[in-house]
Formats: sequence, C-alpha cells, structure tokens
Amino acid sequence: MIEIKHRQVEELIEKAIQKISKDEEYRLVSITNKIENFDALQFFEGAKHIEKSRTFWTNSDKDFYLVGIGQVYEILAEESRFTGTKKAWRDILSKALIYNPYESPGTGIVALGGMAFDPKKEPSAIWSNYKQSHFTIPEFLLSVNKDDCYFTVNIQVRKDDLPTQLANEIERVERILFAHSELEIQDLTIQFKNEIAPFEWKNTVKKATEEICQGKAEKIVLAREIRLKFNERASITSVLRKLLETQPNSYIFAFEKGNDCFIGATPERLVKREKEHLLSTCLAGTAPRGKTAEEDKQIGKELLHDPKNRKEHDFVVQMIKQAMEDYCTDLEVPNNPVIYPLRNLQHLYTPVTATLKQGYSIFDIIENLHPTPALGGTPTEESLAFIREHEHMDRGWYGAPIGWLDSNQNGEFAVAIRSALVQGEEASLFAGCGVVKDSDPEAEYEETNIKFLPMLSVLGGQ
Ligand SMILES: C=C(O[C@H]1C=CC=C(C(=O)O)[C@@H]1O)C(=O)O
Repeated sequence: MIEIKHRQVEELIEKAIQKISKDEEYRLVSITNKIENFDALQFFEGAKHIEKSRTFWTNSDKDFYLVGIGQVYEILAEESRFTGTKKAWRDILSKALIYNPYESPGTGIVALGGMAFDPKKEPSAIWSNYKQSHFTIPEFLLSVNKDDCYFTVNIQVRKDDLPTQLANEIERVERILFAHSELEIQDLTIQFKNEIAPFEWKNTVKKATEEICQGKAEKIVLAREIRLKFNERASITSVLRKLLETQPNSYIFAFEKGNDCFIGATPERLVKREKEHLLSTCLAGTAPRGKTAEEDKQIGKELLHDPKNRKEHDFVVQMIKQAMEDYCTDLEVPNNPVIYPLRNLQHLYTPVTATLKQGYSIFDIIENLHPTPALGGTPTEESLAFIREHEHMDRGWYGAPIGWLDSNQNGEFAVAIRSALVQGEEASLFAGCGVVKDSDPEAEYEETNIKFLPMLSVLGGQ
C-alpha cells in the first residue's frame, strides 16, 4: 500500500487558505512525498478510470519516469512561446507554496509540455487539440528516479475551500491511481494505410537538391506522413508498453489532449539541464542496422566515414555549438561523432556539454536551438521557408521540443521525432530526413520508411 500523509495535505491546505489575500483567486499548493516504488505504466493506466488527460515521459536510459495526470494549471504562451513560457513559469513559482524536501530532479512542481514545429505554418485540423505552445502542471505526478519514487499533488486552493473535503477528494483519486489494474495488451490491425503523396514527396526532395545546388540552402529536412485506420480504438497504455519493450536508447513520451494522443520514441535529445550543467546532442546521419553483428559493424564503419552523412551531421554540430556559445561556458564538443544504435537504424552522434551562465533559463537554450539542422536545415530561415511552402503536411508537434522542467533548475527536452498523433481509431505517423545536394529521392524515401518503423510496428504494422 502506498503511504501518503493525508493529515499533512489537510494541514498544508489550511495554511494556504490563511495566506490567500482578498484579491487572490487561488493559491497553487504543491506537496511531494517519497513513496514505495510504483510502476509508471501502472499509474498511467490507473488514470484511465478518472478520465483526466495523461502525460508519460521516460528518458533514453529508462531510469527516469514522469507520469502526470490532469492539469491544475496550463501555460499557453501562443505569442512568444519561449519568453512567454519562461516568464509564466517564473511567475507561477514565485507565488506557489511548494512543499518538497527532496532534491531529486523531476520532483515537486513540474511542468510538462511541447510546442508546434513552426508557428508560421497554417495549422491543419488534425492538430486542433495541440496548441502552438502548451505546458501543463499536472494535478498528480509520479516521479521515478532510479530506485526512488515520489508522488506530488498539486492543488488550486481557494479562500472558501474546506480542507477536509479537499483532502478527502485527493485521497479518493489516489486510491484509484494506485490500484493495481491489469495492463491492457492490444493487438491492433491496420485496416487502411494511406501514404500521403509519396511521389510528390520525392519530387520535393528533388526540388530541394536543385535549390541546394543553386546555393539557396545547404541542407533541408523534409518530412512526410502516413495515415492509418485501425480495427478499434488504440490503447495508449498498450502502445507505450510496446514502445518500452522495443525501443532502446530512446525517450518514450505520450501527451494526451482531449481524445488525441501525441506519442513517440525519439532518440534525439535537444537539451538536458541539471542545475548549471547542460547536455545537448547532435544526432543526424543515418544507416540501417546489419543482419549480423559483423554486417552491423561494417555498416556503422561506413556511416562514420560517409561524406554525405558526415556533412549532414556537421551542419548540426556547427549550429548547436554556435547556438549555445552565448549562454554557456566550458562548451565541449568532440571532434568526431560515434555511432548511436537503435533497433531499426543507427545514427551519427556527437554529445555537447556546457555550463549554463547565471541568469539564463532552459527556454533560452531551446529558443536558440530549435529547429536544429537535424529537423530544419541550414541556413535555418531559408530551409524553414522551403519546408513551409513545399511540404504536403502540417508537422504540428512533430520535430519540435517536448519535455519537462521543475522548480529546482532541472529539465529535459527531446525533439519529438519517430512519433504519431493517435486519434481514436486513426493515427498519423511522421518521419523525415536531411536532404543535401547529392541526396537521392528514392534512397531518402527508403530512409523515411525505416524511420516510420518504431511507431508503425507498435500500431499493428510491419
Ligand atoms: C527527421 C528525422 O530524423 C532526423 C534525426 C536523425 C537523423 C536524421 C537524418 O539522418 O536524416 C534526421 O535529421 C525523423 O526521424 O523524422
């Protein structure tokens, strides 16, 4: 049985009520307790019974999980998403009453969210539940950090609230969340698969290579979409479970909004912050996995020395280096990439470490980094203009920063690739690739086919 101190919750609500001034509508109260270990996916599944939107996050080492249920506060900084969210977060923290005796990252008051790839792109109907920028503070948060487990309750406390009643309601929901429910295993069948405009996409790749040859850009990342229809409504818990089983070295995430869920298994870290320590990642340049260990090693070796892939990768390295320089000291970037193996393919990988200068937020870094040439291109503005004009789809949250931050200067953002927007019995899958002057449309098309596999294979495909 998970032991949560309900008398403490009641007392802290009482305290908060006393602090609320006449002109304040409510106070945000955040209470964290260390609890017995509880499985993150079980917790996610438990929330199905209370019909609140759920958020799931795990890092690529799978030793850190966040599961958020419901929302006690939302930040919708549509106009200036980076500075707006940064300011809103600062304001929230300055007023909230936070009871969190633990230093562990991802405990206490945490915001989880994401944003659209390109705010200048006309939004399409499928993304209507996903705002340009949307961060939420959940009502209930389970944080698992290695062998430790924490539970946070976030409450909007009003002057006329009755502490016992509020605490009892919280206790009722907790019982549901921590009940051990059977995890659903579902085998979806794809009834209909619609590749959106594959021939046009290959033509767009060709057009991009021509513009690159004319010197209008150096690299342009082009993405495409597959729309699926299933035999039944997809179970998000079941999809998450399969992703956890099949996708090593990847962040696994799910952000539910209304009836929809944006879900994926991305290998690409944008930036991780632990106090002043930053870690970013250059991930670009791709090859398949080999069928035998020997073949795999050979393909990896060729990838490491392939000029086209090295060039694609180097655009990302140079840009990330430059983007972080103004905000950081001790910037360290190895001279050569190494191989980053995934289940279906392998990438070129260069880690970047740095120290964040005082006074800056993780949002300053994200603003400068997004989109890196792994998702946009080089130069940024020219490649974005090409994507906006020629891609036959709206990327929505695909390819954009997605992640979390806490009140103790920790946070982590990934780039939301290898992802799908699941909408009941349907889903849109997204995948893209870097186009440089000598890209071959057919080969790039095949590369995107492999990049669809992580999501396709857990949604009933091959
Ligand atoms: C745009 C995607 O991948 C990027 C990340 C790693 C390698 C990439 C590449 O080699 O083209 C892409 O830049 C995607 O998976 O949808």
